[in-house]
Amino acid sequence: MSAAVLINGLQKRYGSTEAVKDVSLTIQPGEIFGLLGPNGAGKTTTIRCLCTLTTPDAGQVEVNGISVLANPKAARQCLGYIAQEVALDKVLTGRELLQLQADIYHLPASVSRDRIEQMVALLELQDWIDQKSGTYSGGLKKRLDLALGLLHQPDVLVLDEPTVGLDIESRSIFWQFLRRLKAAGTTILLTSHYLEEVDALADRVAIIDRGIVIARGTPSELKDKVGGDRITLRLREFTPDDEAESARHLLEQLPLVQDVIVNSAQGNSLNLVVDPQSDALLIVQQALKSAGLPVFGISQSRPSLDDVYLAATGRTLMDAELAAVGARNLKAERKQAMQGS
Ligand SMILES: Nc1ncnc2c1ncn2[C@@H]1O[C@H](COP(=O)(O)OP(=O)(O)OP(=O)(O)O)[C@@H](O)[C@H]1O
Repeated sequence: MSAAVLINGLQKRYGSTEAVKDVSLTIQPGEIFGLLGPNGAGKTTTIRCLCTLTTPDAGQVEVNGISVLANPKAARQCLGYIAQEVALDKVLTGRELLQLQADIYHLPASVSRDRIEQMVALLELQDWIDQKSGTYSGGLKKRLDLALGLLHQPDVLVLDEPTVGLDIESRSIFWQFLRRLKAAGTTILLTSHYLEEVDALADRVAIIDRGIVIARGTPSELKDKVGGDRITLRLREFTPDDEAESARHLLEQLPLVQDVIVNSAQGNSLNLVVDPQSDALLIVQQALKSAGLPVFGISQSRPSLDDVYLAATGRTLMDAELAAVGARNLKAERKQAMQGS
């Protein structure tokens, strides 16, 4: 059986920017696959190439064994794409927009009527569907957008940052909906820079940084590879520099401690990497007590996907996001994207 999505050696540049340098991914039918990375990593460009919205400079891109370059029309029949920014015609009602989408995909009238009703019920749009979409809230727009992307029953659903701007409740409804689609056999590729979203939903993950895949596997495999548990320690709410430094010196001597970092951006909290043993917290607390140092708060956790990213790049995802924000000309990008470059 063909992979649901195959991307091999993908490259795409915009002028002097190498948006995608080398991305290869294989997604099996029925998987939820998470593409994780900071702003500007190349996630959107990768999925725009997959969804026939941008032509790659090099590489092989297939959906259900169909080359999106050689046979874009057939590939599009297998794909549903939900873009990052919802751009709906404000004057048309939700139902009119769904009908328009049905016409674009040449669904016969009898099929489209039933499908539209099905989508409206599934996404609980009954109260709104005959109102102009310009009156919809952000969450409703996103639901309608999902209905539009699913109307032709694609095998592969591609979502770019699906929950940006949604409140926690809408986000959890959205997660449940994606899990139901997966259970019904749909393959899902989603990009996100929310670690917990990818961790909760994805069967497998690829982390992308500056246009290159730097890690891939199940969330659990990736975390196991990083190794060690994390202990976050606050001596006081705001710990003075000298006290944080003496705690660091003390804790570094303990055999179970692999690394200690003082986080000055977080009131001099201490981040420890320790051997994953059940009494680690107790040993650290006892050492601090014997040295007469206070403990304001302490907790132990397994590594997160952020730790995976940190281990691979030496930066946290948050730092990478901040660095990327200042370096982009979003207005120019949007203009170029509209021109379909
Ligand atoms: N249409 C465009 N014109 C010029 N540069 C672009 C364009 N689209 C993307 N880029 C650049 O390519 C790089 C990758 O952008 P891309 O949007 O693929 O990243 P991303 O990981 O999806 O980030 P985000 O989540 O912010 O969309 C960035 O440096 C971006 O500035």
